Amino acid sequence: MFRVGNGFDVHAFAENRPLIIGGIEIPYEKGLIGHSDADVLLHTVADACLGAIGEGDIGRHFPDTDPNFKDADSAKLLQHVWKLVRNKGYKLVNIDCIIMAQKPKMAPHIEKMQERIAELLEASMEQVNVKATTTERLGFVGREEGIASQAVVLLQKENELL
Ligand SMILES: Nc1ccn([C@@H]2O[C@H](COP(=O)(O)O)[C@@H](O)[C@H]2O)c(=O)n1
Ligand SMILES: C[C@@]1(CO)OP(=O)(O)OP(=O)(O)OC[C@H]1O
Repeated sequence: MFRVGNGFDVHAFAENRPLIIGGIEIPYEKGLIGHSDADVLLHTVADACLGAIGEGDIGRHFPDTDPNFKDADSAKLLQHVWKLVRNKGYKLVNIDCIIMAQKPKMAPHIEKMQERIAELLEASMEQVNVKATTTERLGFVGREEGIASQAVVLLQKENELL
């Protein structure tokens, strides 16, 4: 049995915040704001995984009104989500993600993000693809007001052959 899920998230830029994307801190003049560390990519991955197993979204599991999740490490939130996936007997087939950012350049950091996501999803690098695009200066991303990301994940029941 295969299950597919998709995720989408947006976070606004703010001064005096670290820029954490895909579990990696990227040197930049500003970061993203959120209740947690605002890792837009890991939130997207978590939402895609929750969608694939029919478990709603990260807002339901980690409410932004709960002080326990203030400045939370999104890698820990994703680890919790991945445990739910594993408990339902699924493993990763592959995940494909896109980061929409006018700036900064993501290319030098993509490999590290893929490595970290693979580690969090107990998978190999070949199962994880991360890419980036500008929006050609259009919209909120193009105006450098924030960063968006999107992901599609495919899971498979562990004990079933392809
Ligand atoms: N923040 C970004 C945006 C894009 N890239 C890389 O540049 C390529 C061209 O971007 P376009 O928006 O003109 O399609 C894109 O394919 C990425 O490889 C990036 O590294 N960081
Ligand atoms: C992760 C959570 C919880 O700390 O907070 P944020 O960092 O604001 O992220 P968001 O993607 O808006 O929604 C999920 C939240 O509940």
